[in-house]
Amino acid sequence: MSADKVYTLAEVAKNNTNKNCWLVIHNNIYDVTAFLNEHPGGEEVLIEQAGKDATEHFEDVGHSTDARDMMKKFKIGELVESERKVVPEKSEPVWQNANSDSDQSAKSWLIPLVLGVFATLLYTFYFSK
Ligand code: HEM
Repeated sequence: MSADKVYTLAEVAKNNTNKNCWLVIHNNIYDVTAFLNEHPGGEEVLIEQAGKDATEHFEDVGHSTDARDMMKKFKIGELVESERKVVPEKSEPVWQNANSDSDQSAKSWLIPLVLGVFATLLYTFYFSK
């Protein structure tokens, strides 16, 4: 395997058809020609990005870790250092939501608790005589 081969964006750009479909994702080069008709998201979206940097599109979909494992098979090289850029992964929105949810629920049971104590005190002083 020639996994460490280095390509420029101009070289990648030549492989922009459904017979020869390369993508740049996170500065790695993938030859997804054989994967086109197996891609769960359809071949059109891949062909649309053929020969280009598809990192942002790939991340916008929020691909699973399965998908990220799967793509290793199609890696054929890396982008030349001078043309690399960093795009953060967006794979774990579920965790972020879970964290902020639990933060909120920690506070949201405090309010009824305080109200409950207050109501009990009120009742004790005004109604129980
Ligand atoms: C080698 C690169 C890629 C691999 C291995 C891959 C793999 C997959 C897999 C396994 C899924 C099923 C859902 C999941 O497991 O996340 C999926 C869904 C999808 N992918 Fe990709 N994908 C690749 C690149 C791309 C790119 C570059 C785009 C956009 C331009 C894209 C767009 C989509 C869309 C729209 C879906 C459907 C999401 C849905 O139905 O909810 N994929 N892909």
